[in-house]
Amino acid sequence: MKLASLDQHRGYAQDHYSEVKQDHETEPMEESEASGYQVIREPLWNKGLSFTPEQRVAKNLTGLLPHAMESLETQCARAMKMIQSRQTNIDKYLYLSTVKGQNVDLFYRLLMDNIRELMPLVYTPTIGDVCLQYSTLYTRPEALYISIKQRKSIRTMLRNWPGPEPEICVVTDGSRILGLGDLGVNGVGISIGKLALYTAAAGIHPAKTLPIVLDTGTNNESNLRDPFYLGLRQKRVPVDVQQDFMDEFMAAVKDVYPNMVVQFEDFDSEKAFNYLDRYRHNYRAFNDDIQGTGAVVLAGYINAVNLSGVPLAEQRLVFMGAGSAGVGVAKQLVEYYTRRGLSEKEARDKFYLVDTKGLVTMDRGDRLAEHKKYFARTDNAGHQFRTLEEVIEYVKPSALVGLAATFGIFTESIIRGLKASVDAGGLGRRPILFPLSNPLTKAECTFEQAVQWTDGSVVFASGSPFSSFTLKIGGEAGDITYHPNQGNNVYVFPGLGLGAILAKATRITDEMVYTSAAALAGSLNAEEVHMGLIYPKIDRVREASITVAREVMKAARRDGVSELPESLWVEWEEWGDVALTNYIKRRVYNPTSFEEAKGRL
Ligand SMILES: NC(=O)C1=CN([C@@H]2O[C@H](COP(=O)(O)OP(=O)(O)OC[C@H]3O[C@@H](n4cnc5c(N)ncnc54)[C@H](O)[C@@H]3O)[C@@H](O)[C@H]2O)C=CC1
Ligand SMILES: CC(=O)C(=O)O
Ligand SMILES: [Mg+2]
Repeated sequence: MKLASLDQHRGYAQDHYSEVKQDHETEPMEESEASGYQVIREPLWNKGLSFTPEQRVAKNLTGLLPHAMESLETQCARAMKMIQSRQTNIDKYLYLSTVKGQNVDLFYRLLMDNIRELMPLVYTPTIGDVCLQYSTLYTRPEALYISIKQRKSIRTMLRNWPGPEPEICVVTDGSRILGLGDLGVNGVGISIGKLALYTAAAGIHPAKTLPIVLDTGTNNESNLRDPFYLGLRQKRVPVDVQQDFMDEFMAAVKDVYPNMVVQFEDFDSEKAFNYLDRYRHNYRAFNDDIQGTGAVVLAGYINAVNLSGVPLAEQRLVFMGAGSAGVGVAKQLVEYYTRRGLSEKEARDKFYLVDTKGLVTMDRGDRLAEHKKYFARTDNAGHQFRTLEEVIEYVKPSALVGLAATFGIFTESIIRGLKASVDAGGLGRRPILFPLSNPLTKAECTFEQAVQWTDGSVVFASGSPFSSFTLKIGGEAGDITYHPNQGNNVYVFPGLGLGAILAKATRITDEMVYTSAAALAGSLNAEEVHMGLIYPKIDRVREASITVAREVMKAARRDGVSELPESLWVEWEEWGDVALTNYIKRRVYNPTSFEEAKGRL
């Protein structure tokens, strides 16, 4: 088909969406009724080569599968071999996506058992490349795609989602995907990736997760020119129009899936703050970039301060980037300081936020976005600090946080300036350096640079994963290997969501978010402490998520938003954390083939 006619065809499809009404009287088929290829072709039912001989007979699968019966472990080993044979990360992603589309248990066993190697494929950094090319890579739908042209049919579309009632959705409008800007409907990859981690890192059942993209157009010219672009081919609608659409969407969610937790993801900063304020009091909703990131960075900061040798009271923090993540993180840290006895003003004064125009001050002369005003400095005596170098020189910070989505912005002179200001405070002090922007192409500096330019003294966390770095010293001193941390909200949102779901929380309160940070900070094991880490190793993310979920549940109870029966809380208060942890563990998804569970394979 020529591209022009392909375009015409697209337009035709879009215009026929308005006011679609469908009836949902036909019940979907139950797994127990399915037979033959129906079973194999449904990824949630397919057990691949793990079907036992008895199951193969009972489900009319004989002859439809090779003779071999294999454990999930063997099937994972085969899949890993295939992944490792692929040359590019996108190809590896596509292979994994095929596995997910055929055998959900296999996909999640694979991801859970190889999280260090595979998380960077289903999540940042590779998911960034996938989103950039989503419309070209597209082979099958994996989400709900709700365009503003379909606003009258939102309830119908939500009901069209197959399977049981979802417990959690991740919704984006694609307007700020990672640090890659407005990707329009292509940003759906981030909703899909985050939900894969809800399952792998917290055990929420994959059938109960719902990725959503709200398509309100895009201002990304290359998307609009791309003949394969899958979204609405129009500029983004004005903010007030999207606001109405969002109100309709949230109301529809409440009608159709009243118990579902809603995670707002990667909305541009103005919408991110607005929607959080607007919906958090009446919906089970939170914003991952503001609150999830706030909590994860607070957790890392608590542990980093201990390693840094600079007392909490003496810390001064410079943030490069004053968007949803920068302001969200700074506010979470302010809460930490106030809980530690500082007044709100004393706490706020520790933070210096920098954006494209320099240090954010009240008298800078530009119209400050609403979310920046809280941190706008007034102590600059009329002087404006336009560059990060000037700010470092002025503030002499102990910590530098990057949430500016700009690669390499932490230059050698910036990092050496940070180190010098920390060194001036006394021997053995260590600078805290968090280049948190995603994906790797947006990281403010690399781990190797951070180590080299601080002579190894840095306490480091980055948004996307870096490898360990070995400094070749030679001679008797030997080589030194440094281990980075990944400061990514993946350590928080799965446990926060799981805790909210299991507590049946009617809202996600500040106390629940704060508690998730405290729980994560306290979840390091002895080996991680010994290695000087500030987050658990990524291989232990699921264990950490269970701890976070447990503490979030308790926080929901403290705040009076848990709808769980009182008798359960009484029982847990009597039996303690072990009983609550066991309750959580019994409820999480953990794919094992039937025969493995029975110990026959
Ligand atoms: N590690 C993690 O878990 C998370 C990382 N992020 C990352 O943080 C970054 C920012 O996200 P948001 O705050 O939501 O974006 P945003 O677009 O709301 O904010 C970006 C901020 O950076 C500033 N900025 C941009 N270029 C700059 C430059 N050259 N110099 C100084 N300031 C500059 C902008 O003025 C703005 O204040 C993204 O790369 C995102 O991937 C976001 C959430 C979680
Ligand atoms: C990790 C994440 O949420 C972001 O980069 O936007
Ligand atoms: Mg995000």
